[in-house]
Amino acid sequence: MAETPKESPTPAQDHALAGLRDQIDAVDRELLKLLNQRAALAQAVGGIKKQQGSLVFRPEREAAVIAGLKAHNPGPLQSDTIAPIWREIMSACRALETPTRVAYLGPAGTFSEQASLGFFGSSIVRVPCTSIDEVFRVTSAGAADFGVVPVENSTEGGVARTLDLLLSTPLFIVAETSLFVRHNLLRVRNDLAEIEAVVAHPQALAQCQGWLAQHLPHAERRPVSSNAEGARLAAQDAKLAAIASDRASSEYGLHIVAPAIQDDAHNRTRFAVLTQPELHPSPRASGRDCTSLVVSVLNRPGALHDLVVPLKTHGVSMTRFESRPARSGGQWEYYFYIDLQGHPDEAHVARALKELRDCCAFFKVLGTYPLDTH
Ligand SMILES: O=C(O)C(=O)C[C@]1(C(=O)O)C=C[C@@H](O)C=C1
Repeated sequence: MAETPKESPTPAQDHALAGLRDQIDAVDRELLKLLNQRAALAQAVGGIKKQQGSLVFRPEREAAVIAGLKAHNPGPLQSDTIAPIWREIMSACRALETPTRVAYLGPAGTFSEQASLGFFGSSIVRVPCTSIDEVFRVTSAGAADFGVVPVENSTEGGVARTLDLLLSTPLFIVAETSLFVRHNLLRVRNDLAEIEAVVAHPQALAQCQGWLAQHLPHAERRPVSSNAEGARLAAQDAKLAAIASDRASSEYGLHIVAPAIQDDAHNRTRFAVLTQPELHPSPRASGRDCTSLVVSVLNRPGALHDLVVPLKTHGVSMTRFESRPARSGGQWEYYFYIDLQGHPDEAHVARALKELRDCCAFFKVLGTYPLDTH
């Protein structure tokens, strides 16, 4: 219900309001002029890049622009709002230089779509795919310039399919972005009665298992290719409930029967931005970078210990360490996915990487890229 005003506005207040709005209009016109000036400069940069045959998208430059503005933000705008505003501005500027085609796990309304738009801004060509495999295929084939795939979730850990494909395809990571993931129970009806099955991506089912066990213990859990696909199915069948985003509820016209049902209130998913190495060289050092590797070691005593020695020797922090079975015929061998802080252009990181490579049976750099600026 709308709040009734306590007192009717006085003529003096109305006058003040009109004056302030006039000033906002004037500032907006000035902003528009400045934004167009910025866009013309980006176009000029684009012209030079074309002559040089170099790339338009520079994640390390975009990260530096946002970090610089956050550091100099005089307020009252909150620093958290700087990144989304400037990502949109840079998205519009980038689109003047060249269209950016971005592949992600669709259909409309997925968290992957939200992550893609949050990172690249909305001035992109969207390439929704039906599976993580398809995102890799489309990006490898050059039908998209970039692919955005989920890598890990703060509740459920690594996304196995992404990790396996990172190992076996030549695509590499040029950026990362993360998203707060709020899952809702969505349905045509606005209650919990007579739900036969909950349809969602296996990761979402796992991230909400505590809530589901408590509130829908007898409903079947039915995995589907994406949460948005689950929402699409639930829109056609009242016996189904989906687990999906706020965006999916409006996209498919479903009620939010229960909001925020994820077991961890701070549930986040980290996404990798992938591209073809021949087309896009590794981003240069930004000062706040991550280097992702996958390695394997021979099955001998102390092999795992040897892996961390070069990092300790050269003062390089390891921010992630995760194993996946190597599928080597039941031999209990593993690939280790490692994230390091720093960029190979930094001498201490280069030395650590060289020594690390020397003690591995298999060693692959998955990418080196600026840390998330959100
Ligand atoms: O500085 C550049 O290289 C630009 O093309 C400009 C710009 C920007 O709008 O600031 C746009 C695209 C790049 O990804 C980085 C920055």
